[in-house]
Amino acid sequence: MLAVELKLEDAVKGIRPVDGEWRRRAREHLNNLAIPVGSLGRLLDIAEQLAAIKESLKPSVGKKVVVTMAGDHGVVEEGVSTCPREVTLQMVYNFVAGGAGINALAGAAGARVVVVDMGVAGDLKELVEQGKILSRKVDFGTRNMTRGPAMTRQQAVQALEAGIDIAGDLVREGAELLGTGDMGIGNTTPSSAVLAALSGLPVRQVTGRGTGIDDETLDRKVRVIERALAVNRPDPQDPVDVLAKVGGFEIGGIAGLILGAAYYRVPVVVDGFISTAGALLAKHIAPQCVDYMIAAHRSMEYGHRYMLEELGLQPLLDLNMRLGEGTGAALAMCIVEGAARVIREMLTFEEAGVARNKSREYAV
Ligand SMILES: Cc1cc2ncn([C@H]3O[C@H](COP(=O)(O)O)[C@@H](O)[C@H]3O)c2cc1C
Ligand SMILES: O=C(O)c1cccnc1
Repeated sequence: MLAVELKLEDAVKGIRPVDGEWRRRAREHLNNLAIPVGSLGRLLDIAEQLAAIKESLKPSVGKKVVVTMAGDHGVVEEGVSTCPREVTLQMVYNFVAGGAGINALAGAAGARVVVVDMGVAGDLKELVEQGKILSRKVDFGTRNMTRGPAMTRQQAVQALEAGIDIAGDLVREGAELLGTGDMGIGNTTPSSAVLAALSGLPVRQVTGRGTGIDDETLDRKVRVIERALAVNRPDPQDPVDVLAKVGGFEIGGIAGLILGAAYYRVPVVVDGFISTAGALLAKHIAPQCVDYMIAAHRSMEYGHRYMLEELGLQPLLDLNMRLGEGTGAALAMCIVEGAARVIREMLTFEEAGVARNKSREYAV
């Protein structure tokens, strides 16, 4: 196992909220751009956030990396997905071949894709040795959470610290904008379980069709999650307990990546349902890390809206997407790039020699 550089508790202690004074300075600058005030809408909010995170009026997000975390789930044996478990491993090969959705959309955003084996139930040594993926394998898939905890508490911490560690490595290599992604057949089941455990919302309300299950399978999925919660009784006050009992290795890795992004003061674009389950865990571990998050899109997976509400985040896109892999994050990076260019490149009224008008910000 690779040495972990930063312990979870030290990372949590080191996460600072984004500086309000920098927010104010950025907003003042944005309000002076030669446009009707506020007319670039939410791009200005993102620009303000980027400037405050980077403590600069010229924030750069040129170097973008989407981290796609892969892991398998013992609960798949309960029949909660349309797909067999093997598809997780097969999709990792597809990522490496460049033929997946994330490859296409990361290409469009100019982002690098880093694939991490967090706990795939298969041998990926060959790809690791060839340097095509990273390995932070915690185990060969989680246990079936209807029979006991999905993983031990120690494994949950290991998954979180792996994510923090990867964020650190990427930032040291120059990454300026991180994105989260997931691959793991069955992983909408633990994601709904994490949301239900942390929010107290009824399981039925937060459980959706994942890859496209039928009504009968959806009913079973709800019962499976209810059983997992009843058997394990995760403590909503203890997010690491929730991750251990009803989470997944890639979900822990994603939560860790987000905590790491906040620790290293880099913005992180959060993808869809599974990634946002990770984000919710990260928030419960270190509330300030929300300042560093940008919600990419609203997934079609029904419960996603509740996760975004719990985080207080408004997604950038709403395109009926429900793939995961980091696809929504990659696409949203194009918008974040636009926001960065607005604050970096545009001139103020004074600089451009444009007469100031009397417009004011308004909402309809
Ligand atoms: C070919 C294929 C590629 C995928 N890429 C992402 N997912 C997405 O679907 C899975 C979650 O849905 P469920 O909980 O219903 O299994 C995850 O792997 C997620 O990343 C895929 C699913 C499939 C089948
Ligand atoms: O929103 C997602 O990320 C998602 C939804 C369904 C299936 N896989 C991923």
